[in-house]
Amino acid sequence: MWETVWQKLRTTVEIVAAERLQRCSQSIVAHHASANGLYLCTMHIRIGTRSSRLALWQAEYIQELLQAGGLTSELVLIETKGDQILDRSLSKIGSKGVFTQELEDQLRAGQIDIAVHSAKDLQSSLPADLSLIAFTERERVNDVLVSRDTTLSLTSGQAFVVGTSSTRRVAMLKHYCPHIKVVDMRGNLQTRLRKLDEGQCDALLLAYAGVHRMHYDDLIAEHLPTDDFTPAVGQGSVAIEVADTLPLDKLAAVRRLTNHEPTEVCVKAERAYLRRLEGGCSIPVFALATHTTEGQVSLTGGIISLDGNEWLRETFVGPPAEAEKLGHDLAEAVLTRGGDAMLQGIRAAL
Ligand SMILES: NCc1[nH]cc(CCC(=O)O)c1CC(=O)O
Repeated sequence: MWETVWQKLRTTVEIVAAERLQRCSQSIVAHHASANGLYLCTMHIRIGTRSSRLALWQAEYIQELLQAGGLTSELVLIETKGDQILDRSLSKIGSKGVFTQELEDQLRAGQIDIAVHSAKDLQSSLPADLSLIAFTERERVNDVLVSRDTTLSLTSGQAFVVGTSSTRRVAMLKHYCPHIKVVDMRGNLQTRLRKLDEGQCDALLLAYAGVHRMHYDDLIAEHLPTDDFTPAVGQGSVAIEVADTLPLDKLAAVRRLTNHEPTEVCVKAERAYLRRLEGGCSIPVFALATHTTEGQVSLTGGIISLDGNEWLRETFVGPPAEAEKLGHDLAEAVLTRGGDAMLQGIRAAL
């Protein structure tokens, strides 16, 4: 529904925003001319974010993109349930909005203009009064093995202990690396690294994007191929969420300065897949869309059982304009080829 409304509004909004910008620059010039002191005519954006270091990196990245376009902004730090509860695995807390609910409450209350999230952490369907208006250019999407011993390799056949809390990564490790022992490891990146140093595991399995953004590249022992370790939906992109009460000129300006259209197309295809499966971030489903050299979008995704034994993976290719249909078609194929039964088994076990 939002999509059609957005399409209709888009042109109007951009014209309004352009006119407003023009008026601003004229008035700045006028004030300079009359030497009446500086007349400030910038749009100010209140950015809601969690306060983990990775979340702050993301929010500051958005801040830089806005600043480059002449907008001022401030960060509003918000704690979520996912930040507070660290002693239970995410699949037990329930994935629904565990890292997002408090931010969404403040969007609705008008306390913040935008909420910044890892696209990966977002539920597949949002409430009707909220929407995602931008996805930033994607970082490399693959997972990496992180350790103080960078000679470690998952393919060496050597047995060691890997910490991860993601059901997708656990299942994939069981499938591809049965010689590896997997232990549950929650907490933000810094907490996990501390646990690694305390000896709770020999290595961690993490998204390259987060590791790189936190400057831990030196600890990368191995880059995992996306053909095997297909990433989670949205991995590597930062998403901006707003409430439908946000003034349209702000919406248009933020989107224009932060959205990366090729990434948006890919993440929308992936999210359409996830939505049809009604999967949250605790279900071991995966999908990755890329642009082909022929200008098409290729979407590969599937589902893996918690023990890693059963596994479905399909690829659909189509035009960028039909990205969401691709996601939907992929989901239908996966569901009818046995995914439905697998999902039921997974939901019952979690
Ligand atoms: N679930 C936590 C989370 N959310 C986003 C990232 C990494 C950065 C990204 O993919 O945008 C991570 C950590 C991880 O999976 O290693």
